[in-house]
Amino acid sequence: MNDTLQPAGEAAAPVHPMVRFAGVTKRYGPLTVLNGLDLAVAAHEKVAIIGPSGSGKTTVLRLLMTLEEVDAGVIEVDGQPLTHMVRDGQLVRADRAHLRRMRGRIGMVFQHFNLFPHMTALQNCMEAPVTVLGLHRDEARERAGELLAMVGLADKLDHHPAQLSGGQQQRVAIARALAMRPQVLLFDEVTSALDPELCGEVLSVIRDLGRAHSVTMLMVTHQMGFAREFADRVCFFDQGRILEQGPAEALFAQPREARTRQFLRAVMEAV
Ligand SMILES: Nc1ncnc2c1ncn2[C@@H]1O[C@H](COP(=O)(O)OP(=O)(O)OP(=O)(O)O)[C@@H](O)[C@H]1O
Repeated sequence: MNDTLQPAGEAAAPVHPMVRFAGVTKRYGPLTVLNGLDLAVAAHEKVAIIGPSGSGKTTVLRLLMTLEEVDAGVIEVDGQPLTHMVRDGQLVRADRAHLRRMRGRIGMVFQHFNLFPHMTALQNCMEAPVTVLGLHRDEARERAGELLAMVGLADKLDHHPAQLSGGQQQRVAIARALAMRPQVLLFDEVTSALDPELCGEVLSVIRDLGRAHSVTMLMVTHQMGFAREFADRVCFFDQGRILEQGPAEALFAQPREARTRQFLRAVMEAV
């Protein structure tokens, strides 16, 4: 007898990706930015999205944050449609409560930090847990303090963004995203706005996070070295589709497509 079988009468746990894009098309006027994109990301997987400028990488993250709407196709998070819900057997546009719940599952760290300038590091990390999740202020303060300590800023809780370096501000932004306890964390070129010597501290925080947390991560990056080391899988985007994808080591060592090889060569030469 196969003892891995489910006991009789007990339903098997549903197996679905944490994030799924199915046939997603996104247009801005006449410009088709995503062209029937299919992408499935497993729970706890770390995926790096690379590719030329304008290939639709950031649009993938913005759609997940519901900052944009798809023109065709479906996006699901943890098996549920992101912007729609099933009512009376019909798929209808989600109401505000559903959207709020789904948004709470996803956190994003932006290229330009987007911290509130008038708030301290601690207040920046407490704001959404209190106002969106309804967490008690004491609990939010404790959570924020722990996360800021985790990103190495235990001594900067009362500093305002203007008193922090770019790298420190980006670490506050990472702690702030984590304070919402998201299932999925999105990183959009998080080191692009930093001086090169400050990139390392931010990447090191993300590296530690990847080891310590089970959160699913999608990262748009131009840092090929980091993508190679950090990601379980790398997706190469070209013209709104995934042209090639695979385990980081394999994709960088032996890209299959001529376009991928050309892109990687150009990026390496620019370093
Ligand atoms: N709100 C918008 N309105 C019109 N065009 C847009 C909008 N947002 C993005 N685009 C265009 O869509 C295309 C894809 O943008 P996106 O930011 O997803 O690309 P990307 O691959 O992330 O590029 P990059 O590496 O330069 O950031 C680009 O040509 C961009 O100019």
